[in-house]
Amino acid sequence: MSDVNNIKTEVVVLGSGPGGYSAAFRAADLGKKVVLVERYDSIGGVCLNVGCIPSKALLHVAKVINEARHLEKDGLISFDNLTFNKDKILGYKDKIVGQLTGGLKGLAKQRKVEIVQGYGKFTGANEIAVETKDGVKKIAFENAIIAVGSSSIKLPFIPEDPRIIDSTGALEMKEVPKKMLVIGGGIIGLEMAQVYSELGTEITVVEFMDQLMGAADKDIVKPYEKMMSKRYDIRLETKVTKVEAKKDGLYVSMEGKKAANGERFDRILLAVGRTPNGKLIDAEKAGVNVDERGFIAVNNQLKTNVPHIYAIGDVVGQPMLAHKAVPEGRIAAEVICGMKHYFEPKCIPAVAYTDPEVAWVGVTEKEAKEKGIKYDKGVFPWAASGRSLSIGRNEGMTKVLYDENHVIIGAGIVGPNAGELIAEAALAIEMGCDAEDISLTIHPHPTLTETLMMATEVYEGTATDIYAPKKK
Ligand SMILES: NC(=O)c1ccc[n+]([C@@H]2O[C@H](COP(=O)([O-])OP(=O)(O)OC[C@H]3O[C@@H](n4cnc5c(N)ncnc54)[C@H](O)[C@@H]3O)[C@@H](O)[C@H]2O)c1
Repeated sequence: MSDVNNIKTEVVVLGSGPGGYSAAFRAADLGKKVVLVERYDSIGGVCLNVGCIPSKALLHVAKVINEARHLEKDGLISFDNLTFNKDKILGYKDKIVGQLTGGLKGLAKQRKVEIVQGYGKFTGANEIAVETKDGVKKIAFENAIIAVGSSSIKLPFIPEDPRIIDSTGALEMKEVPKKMLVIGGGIIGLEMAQVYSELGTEITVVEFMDQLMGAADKDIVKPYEKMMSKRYDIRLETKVTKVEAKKDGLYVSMEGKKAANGERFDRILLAVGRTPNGKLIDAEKAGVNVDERGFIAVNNQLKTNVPHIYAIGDVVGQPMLAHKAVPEGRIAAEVICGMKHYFEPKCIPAVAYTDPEVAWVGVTEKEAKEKGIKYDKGVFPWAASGRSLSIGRNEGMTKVLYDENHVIIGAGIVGPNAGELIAEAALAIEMGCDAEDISLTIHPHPTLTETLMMATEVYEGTATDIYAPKKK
């Protein structure tokens, strides 16, 4: 390919996911000339195009169907036959993605951030070469921010077959299969299981750990697991060992507690985690260290071992979450622009947007036990929340952990909107709030936000909405 249109820039950002575009926009707002390199047609990365946003659009539809079914089951409403239009649902999802990615293009234009579309790799410590459709474009840069994200992990024994999909394939929803096996009981597998299940797919989840959503405390996951086990065949402490793709289906063998031999499925969703893309960009040509797994180590200013090259997001380590990548991206841009900023959050919340949602932040009980952190807790069951009952749900629970000085160090919530509610706990941890800061804050009634206040009251022994006398 011929060399065309080589460019010089102060900052190049490789990858346009939430971390990448935030870094690019922040650097541009601070006066830098910025080039944003993205391999796909549309900017926004996995999150906007094939991840967080499209999955939430589908989950919204799934939730409405679920709620309608609940009300129908209780005889409050009735309809002859609840039907759905798959193409319209996909259209709804694609419209939202289009609005957001189109909006981003506009924001880039307003800031004069140049977007170069193509696959970028380092050719030296101050140059990236991008394979564009018009040839190789060389970008000479003063500073680079690597924001290349991660990819779905593949299992070596699983054959290439269009019926075996990852999260991207699941969102394309080419069809609604009759029987789907989800390998991996993490957030991706369980969110997509929710969507397919509402549309009528029979779901089996195989997870080799002894609980779903392994990072969360078991008691927080339990209410979700209990509800879902009525709908899914959940097989914990079990792993898939063999998949055979035959004309009439995918035949799966497993090992462990609930193993099967040669069980037939129509589709398999592989959701066993994500692996960083650090090895795919010739970072070594720039002198940047990439570890065996593809992670790039950075300091608390997001600098790699090469001082003018930064890395952010999934490629620098766990948790692989957009809301971690965004502040990292902004800080990298600010440091490049001479600001003394550091990425040192006290906590990063995690949310599974299933129904019920499961969310946690800060120290979990299992982590506290492992690390010998002394703690106590307050737990409020949503069966005592008027708001929860009024939306027809009682399975939820809010738990708050406190250290010896009554300072909040962690929280876990399960129930509708847990993902929204967890933000209050994140703020409390970040601000160093103690129990009284929460329990004396007047929360609006009736709301689910009260459950955080009430869990704190349970801890203090001041609760009046349930009987929870103070421990002597
Ligand atoms: N809502 C969100 O914030 C959101 C949504 C999607 C993805 N993500 C992030 O994306 C990343 C990837 O998510 P994920 O759900 O794919 O990964 P994950 O690591 O969270 O879960 C994968 C699960 O698969 C299990 N597993 C691995 N190999 C297995 C095997 N052979 N048989 C059975 N089980 C097996 C693991 O024990 C684990 O529980 C995570 O960091 C996640 O936090 C977040």
